[in-house]
Amino acid sequence: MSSVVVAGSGSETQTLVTIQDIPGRGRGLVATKPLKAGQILLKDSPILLYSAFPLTKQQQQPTPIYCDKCFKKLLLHSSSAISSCPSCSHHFFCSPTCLSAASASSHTPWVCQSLARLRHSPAFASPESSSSELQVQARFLVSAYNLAFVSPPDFQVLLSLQGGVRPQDASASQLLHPLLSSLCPPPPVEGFPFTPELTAALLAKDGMNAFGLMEPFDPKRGGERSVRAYGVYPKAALFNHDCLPNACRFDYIDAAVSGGDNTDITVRLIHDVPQGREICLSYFAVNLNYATRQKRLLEDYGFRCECDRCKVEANWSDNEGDEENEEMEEEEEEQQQEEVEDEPMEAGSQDDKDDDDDDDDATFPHAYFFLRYMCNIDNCGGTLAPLPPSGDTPSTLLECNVCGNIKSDEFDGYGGQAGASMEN
Ligand SMILES: C[S@@+](CC[C@H](N)C(=O)[O-])C[C@H]1O[C@@H](n2cnc3c(N)ncnc32)[C@H](O)[C@@H]1O
Repeated sequence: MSSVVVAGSGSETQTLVTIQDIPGRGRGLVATKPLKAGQILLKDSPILLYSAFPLTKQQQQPTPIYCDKCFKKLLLHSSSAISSCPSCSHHFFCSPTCLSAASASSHTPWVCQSLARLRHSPAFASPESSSSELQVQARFLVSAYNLAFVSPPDFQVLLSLQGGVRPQDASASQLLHPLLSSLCPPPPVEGFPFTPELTAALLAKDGMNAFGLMEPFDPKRGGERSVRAYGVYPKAALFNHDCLPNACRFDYIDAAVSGGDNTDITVRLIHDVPQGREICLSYFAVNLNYATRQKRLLEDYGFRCECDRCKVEANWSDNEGDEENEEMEEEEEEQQQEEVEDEPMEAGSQDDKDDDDDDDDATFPHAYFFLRYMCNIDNCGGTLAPLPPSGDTPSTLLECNVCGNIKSDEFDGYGGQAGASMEN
């Protein structure tokens, strides 16, 4: 067992979670003490960050421009601080500081040259001849092999993350390894031979551990959000998945973050958690149905989810994963809303789900979670977590990790003292 140093309060650095081997799941993060709703568990910086946009232009509409270091959106001509890469016309930086940091890390001359060669490669010449996913994977590989020579310890960390080669990694490597080999072989680094096996292994680590930094939620787009950049966060990558998570992650990519980096992510607790409980995130929006969740977890992460919610939903008669089923789920949730509102606060909460054998809970134990912690803004699909407590006083405000909406906690059970009733 080892400790993970997490966000401190004031000058004190606390260790709130430890790494433990969890049977059937590899490593996981477990609470070292009772933890409070809204508590910040972890702040993490990426060891690697790369653009989620294909290398070649895919559509007619203009592609937005981002700082190639911190991925803030740039309005060219609006700031004299914006600098372009001295060697190419494709990469921009929000400030000379970002340009200079990138030149020594993520945008080395080798990266700049490699991306240019890949962009002009016949393999990526037309949208028909290559998928945008493959182009984004090529970007990742350039970033990863660059990491091997700018920071071998970080490259080692990347390789240490969980994730065996999946069929899709092997086939992507078959296409991308020869391309990199012929156009832009990485500078040799002792201990990391440039082989198709290493390329496939890197693709697997990325696929199973990277977080997407999303474009801001735009209600006009029906909730559709594209990924702006992908990042590998070495501590946050240790969180296992649960379809009813007890923590969720926030990022503030376009924010002017004081004393931190805008590409850092923060993981906050959704509700109180007792000592010894594993802390889990959901790897996707919590409102996906059973069949869709199982499919994604198997194909993308290589496991069958056996969380408490899945155990219940596996027995539902119709879980084919189609839209009709989603509508049925929504109707069922609405039907149960009134019952749940009359139930005690702990109904369906993670802390009590193991020992709760009440009939309603057995058929729909997570209705409470959806009512309290699912954002109700149209098409958002985000998860709500309380703002950090102030000392021992829990916050009565919940923040959505997708649309950023802040709302008061209507389910506090004590007329405004949110969280007071959440613990055992
Ligand atoms: C981002 S990593 C999480 C940390 C990982 N367990 C480790 O040891 O580094 C994702 C991988 O963890 C495992 N995993 C995560 N959640 C799981 C779960 N609920 N059940 C089984 N395996 C899980 C899967 O192998 C998945 O591909």
